[in-house]
Amino acid sequence: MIERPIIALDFPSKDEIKSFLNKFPQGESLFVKVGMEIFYQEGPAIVHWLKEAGHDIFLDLKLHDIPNTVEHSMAGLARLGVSITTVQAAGGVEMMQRAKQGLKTGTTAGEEVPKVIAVTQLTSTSQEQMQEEQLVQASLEESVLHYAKIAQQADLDGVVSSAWEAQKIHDATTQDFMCLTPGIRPEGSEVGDQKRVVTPGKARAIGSNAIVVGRPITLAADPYKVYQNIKKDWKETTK
Ligand SMILES: O=C(O)c1cc(=O)[nH]c(=O)n1[C@@H]1O[C@H](COP(=O)(O)O)[C@@H](O)[C@H]1O
Repeated sequence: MIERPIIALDFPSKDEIKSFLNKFPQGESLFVKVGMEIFYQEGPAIVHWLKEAGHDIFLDLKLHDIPNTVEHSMAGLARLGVSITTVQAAGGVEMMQRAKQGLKTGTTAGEEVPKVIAVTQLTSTSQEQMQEEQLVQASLEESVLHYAKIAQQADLDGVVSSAWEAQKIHDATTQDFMCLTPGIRPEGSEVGDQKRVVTPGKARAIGSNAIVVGRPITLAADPYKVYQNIKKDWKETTK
């Protein structure tokens, strides 16, 4: 269980991240998500900078390529000392196995190998869209559960899904298989482009092991207050 909500740092520049983090108490260690938006601008330096400031990093680059490319890319990412990385489950079992191998190869001796989890169906995807655009005939839930099973078969540490699927994922895999869930919205907040949203407390109750929250915190007038409320709802709900 990751007790701190993971904050998605979806900003276009380091300066904007800096002013956002200045709204938190000095010395507060956060679990932050570095995604494509900031990584493609600032590169590995942003990871080093956040780590030096005492934060834990979920590096979410959703790798999806041929197994050889993914393995060697993951070896490079492991050298950054992040806690969690992602691949797309649609890349297949061999690609996922090689992602894990790359992380093991790239991790410095004595350091912990970063976890790697697979994105199943994005929380912005509806069943209708999946069936029409991906030409997948299964239900959205069947697709997510299938991806979870093949991710476990590939020896990954877990999956990214909507919290709605968390309990069923644990039933289809094992209780210790991580279910990290974005698409989190506190009661009454803007849904935006997300489709399958859940409140922090409900996510915990359904079996989520970690939540990722972006805009409800990053766009708030008082991000720290919203963060604390989300953390409270998430931590105080029991399964
Ligand atoms: O892999 C992810 O983190 C991810 C997977 C997914 O299915 N849905 C999803 O929203 N995300 C990420 O989670 C974050 C959600 O941001 P907000 O919608 O602003 O809370 C974004 O950084 C997305 O890239």
